[in-house]
Amino acid sequence: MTLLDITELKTYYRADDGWVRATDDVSLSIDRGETVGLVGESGSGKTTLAKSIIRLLPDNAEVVDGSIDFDGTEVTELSNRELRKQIRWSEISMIPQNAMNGFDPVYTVGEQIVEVITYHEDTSKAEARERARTLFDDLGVDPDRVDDYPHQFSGGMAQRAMIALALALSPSLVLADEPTTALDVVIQDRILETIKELQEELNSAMIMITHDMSVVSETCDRIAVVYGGRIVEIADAETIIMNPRHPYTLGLRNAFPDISDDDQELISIPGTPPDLVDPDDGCRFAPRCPFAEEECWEVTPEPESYGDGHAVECHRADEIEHLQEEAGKKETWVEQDLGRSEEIEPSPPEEVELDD
Ligand SMILES: Nc1ncnc2c1ncn2[C@@H]1O[C@H](COP(=O)(O)OP(=O)(O)OP(=O)(O)O)[C@@H](O)[C@H]1O
Repeated sequence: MTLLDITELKTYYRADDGWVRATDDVSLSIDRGETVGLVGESGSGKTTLAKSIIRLLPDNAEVVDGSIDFDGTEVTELSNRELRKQIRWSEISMIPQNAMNGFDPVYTVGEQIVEVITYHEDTSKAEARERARTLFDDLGVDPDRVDDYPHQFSGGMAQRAMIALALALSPSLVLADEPTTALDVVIQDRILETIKELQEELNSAMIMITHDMSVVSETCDRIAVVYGGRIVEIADAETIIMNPRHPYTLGLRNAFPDISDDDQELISIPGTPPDLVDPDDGCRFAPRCPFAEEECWEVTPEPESYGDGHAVECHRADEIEHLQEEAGKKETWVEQDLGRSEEIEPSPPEEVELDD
């Protein structure tokens, strides 16, 4: 059953040189209890999408179009007060990239968790505190540490405390934004396992944001590959790992170690992510894509369905065998002048009408 249904969402940032189209026409729906990974390079718009859902965007951001339907409620139409009371933390919570910044330094971590619980539930402070202690225990943190201030926590412990806060009200959806990147590898695995266990216990859905293909492949039911503010490919995790169609997904897959293949040579995608300030028409991956043709520079690809919830935004996605074979070769990805041939005039940038 669908829990979250995002349709054609556009979230832009005001910048000195124009609008940064960080989330640009994104549609995504998530079922109850499901885990969906958002994978893509830094700056592709993953965090912006998550923050749009829970409305934790900075002041210069604006949801300019689209819909976020959460369990029958149109989130974009709620007032800030309604959103705080009805949705944030109680129904949708977020584990941010850097947990330390998520806590207020002047209160103990326990006080902050108690505050969130008692704001949403008719519970005594003593009961809320007990729940915080139990969650700490579940997450492998000494329950007495609820009386410590954030600066007394190590990075790993602060991350666990943030997970405790995010799960304290048994939300239906958890947004986990790179929940383990700041931590060392051994702790990363343990924390991911704990998040998954608790999530399954609560039957919460989760959006797991990461740039690490191996993290999503281990933890997610479905994977959405994000590039330049758009979901360029989405499918169940196995299809994305074993049978992707988008050249960017193929490139990402090459760049991550496969534990079952000792001889694998890692190949990175040359070039840099696109500038999202008023981008031109055409596929945003074209300047880095070894398979780009004229159409790719001219026409923005629409999502095409390849069955079983597999959708791909690529003009050449039909040529799966050719793409998969060529993408596995290092020479395909050697930095070369992938730029568009000079005879073609670039089309003028699309006018966007936005209120100031
Ligand atoms: N406050 C802001 N003002 C202007 N532009 C911003 C702001 N925050 C993010 N951006 C831009 O929006 C785009 C998407 O950023 P976002 O943080 O959502 O990407 P991301 O994929 O989550 O990357 P990361 O993994 O580094 O967080 C980038 O081009 C980024 O520079």
